[in-house]
Amino acid sequence: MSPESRGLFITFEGPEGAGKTTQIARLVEQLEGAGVAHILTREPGGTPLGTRIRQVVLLEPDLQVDPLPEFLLYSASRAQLVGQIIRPALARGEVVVCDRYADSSLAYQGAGRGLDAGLLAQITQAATGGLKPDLTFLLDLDPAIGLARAATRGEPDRLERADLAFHQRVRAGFLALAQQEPGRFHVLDGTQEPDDLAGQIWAVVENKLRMGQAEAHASSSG
Ligand SMILES: Nc1ncnc2c1ncn2[C@@H]1O[C@H](COP(=O)(O)OP(=O)(O)OP(=O)(O)O)[C@@H](O)[C@H]1O
Ligand SMILES: Cc1cn([C@H]2C[C@H](O)[C@@H](COP(=O)(O)O)O2)c(=O)[nH]c1=O
Repeated sequence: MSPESRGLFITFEGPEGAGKTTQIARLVEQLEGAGVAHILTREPGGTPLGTRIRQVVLLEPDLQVDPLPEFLLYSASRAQLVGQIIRPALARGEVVVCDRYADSSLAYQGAGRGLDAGLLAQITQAATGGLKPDLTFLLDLDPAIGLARAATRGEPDRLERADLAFHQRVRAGFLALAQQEPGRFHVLDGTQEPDDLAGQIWAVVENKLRMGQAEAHASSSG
């Protein structure tokens, strides 16, 4: 459980087309079935401001957006989302499921675009007030496979148009982050069958929820 609240903060990360949306929908079904209060949100987006930023940063592919302003736009969306949606939900004791969060900036704008890691860390700290996920599922796969999957959805967005070498750096960036924080990250092979992935993800989440209940029980009876 989140140390500063009673809720649980779960993020999904990975390269394009890794299967995040598919697995998030499956997790939400499980949470609903188990009667667990939860919200689903995403980055960039999740608030009226974030939705507008998403439009600018992703859906206007011919607009020039340099690496630093790109990162600042994602960070602005994140700051609004954390303050308006995520922290209040965690304070209510809910599970927050978020499709991408700050690790995406470290992978895409850091490893992918080459922005300085110290600068990213400083601005991310300001945007999030230091709020980190309790659990992060990294759906890992060869970006060529993910981009081919994503291509079946129609016109590529601005990031999907970047070259394969960029997406390979992004993937390597995610894997390096996972190595740095093995307690938070669960790295799953995104080429597995959707049912198998959903089973593995629910096993981790269910266990975390049980541990949280046990902790709450211990502190209320102690
Ligand atoms: N495990 C899987 N095996 C094969 N295909 C999959 C799997 N999971 C999802 N897909 C398919 O791949 C495509 C992308 O999946 P999805 O939208 O869930 O990925 P995503 O990580 O949310 O993508 P993006 O980050 O690009 O939005 C969809 O057509 C989906 O049906
Ligand atoms: C949060 C965040 C996202 N991105 C990129 C990654 C993807 O290309 C898009 C989001 O699209 P999705 O279909 O919702 O996955 O934005 C990024 O570059 N930096 C970030 O911080």
